[in-house]
Amino acid sequence: MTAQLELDNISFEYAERAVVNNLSLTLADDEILCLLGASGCGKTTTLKAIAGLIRPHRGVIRLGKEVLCSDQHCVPPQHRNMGMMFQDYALFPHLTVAQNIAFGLKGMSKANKQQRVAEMLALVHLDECGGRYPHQLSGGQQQRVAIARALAYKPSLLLLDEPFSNIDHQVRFQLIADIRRIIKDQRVSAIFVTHSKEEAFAFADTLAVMHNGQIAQQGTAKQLFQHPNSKVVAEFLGTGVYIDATIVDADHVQTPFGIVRSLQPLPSSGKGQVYVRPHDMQLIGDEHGEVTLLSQRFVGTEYVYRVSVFAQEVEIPAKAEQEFLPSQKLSLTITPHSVNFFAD
Ligand SMILES: Nc1ncnc2c1ncn2[C@@H]1O[C@H](COP(=O)(O)OP(=O)(O)OP(=O)(O)O)[C@@H](O)[C@H]1O
Repeated sequence: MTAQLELDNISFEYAERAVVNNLSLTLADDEILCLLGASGCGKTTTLKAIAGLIRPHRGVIRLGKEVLCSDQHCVPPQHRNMGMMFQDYALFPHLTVAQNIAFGLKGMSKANKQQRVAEMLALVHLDECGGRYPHQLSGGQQQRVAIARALAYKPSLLLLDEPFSNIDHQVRFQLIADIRRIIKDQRVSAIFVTHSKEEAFAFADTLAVMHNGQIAQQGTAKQLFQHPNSKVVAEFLGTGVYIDATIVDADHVQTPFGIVRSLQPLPSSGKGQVYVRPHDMQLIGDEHGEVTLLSQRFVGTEYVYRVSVFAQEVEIPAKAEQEFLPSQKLSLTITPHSVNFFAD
């Protein structure tokens, strides 16, 4: 069983510019958590603080009962028992795959080392590749060697910084599934950094959306998608449009497109906006409609219409048999969904 990680109000500044700002985060045993956020929001800096590569200027980091970092002391990276994997995999080019995996195995007999390397090669399905050099492997195979090396010495925690960004899109999601299985089989906790919500949904158990050096919200993908606590989180998890709305009762809001039923309870009253995602909207022809068709694409099974709704642009899928004309006026029907309501 691996230990729980806790970041308690950590802050870090580069040249007095706050990059991580009173950030708190918890990671449960065997959990894969994704730090997700736009470029420059402080994800890598947070990962470096966990790894011990930088020291936070304030705050405490704990791994299980051990304090890794506080005002008083800071455990150096080599004593944190964490495995790391970065975007370029950082394999040693002059070492074979087996030697790369064995690299971090200190204080073991030769026979035990060989056994552990063989176990790791089998785990990542590269049994036949131990004698090859990194340049003789595909990008995906190199990535699996990197994960084998990071896991070989049984770390308490695995830190992965954009590990899939160099992988071809066509094989990326198969690899994500493979590596998730390997990490789960080994019962290791992991923190994974990405700016891709698709990767986060596929790889992580929980997501922590970062914004301006803080965690905006932490939870499962479904919790964050259905109950975003802010517009930042709602927008980060998917496109949509804001439509003025007034709460009618706990299950309904009034919008310019009619009354919309919410599948989750709403606040008791209020005026504000609902954030409606494309799959909850349907287009209908309506010469008095408030929606203007801007362009359309046929993508095989359906059309994707780019429309303007109250000066916001959004792409809405529609069945192939439902065809609209360029510049046609349209209206929307909004299907019952877990309405995201933001009060004024
Ligand atoms: N060594 C450094 N010196 C000064 N500023 C830095 C340094 N490293 C990072 N920064 C700045 O700190 C901020 C956060 O950087 P960080 O790498 O943590 O972001 P990120 O969320 O991981 O971004 P990305 O997704 O682009 O990798 C950025 O504005 C970046 O320019």
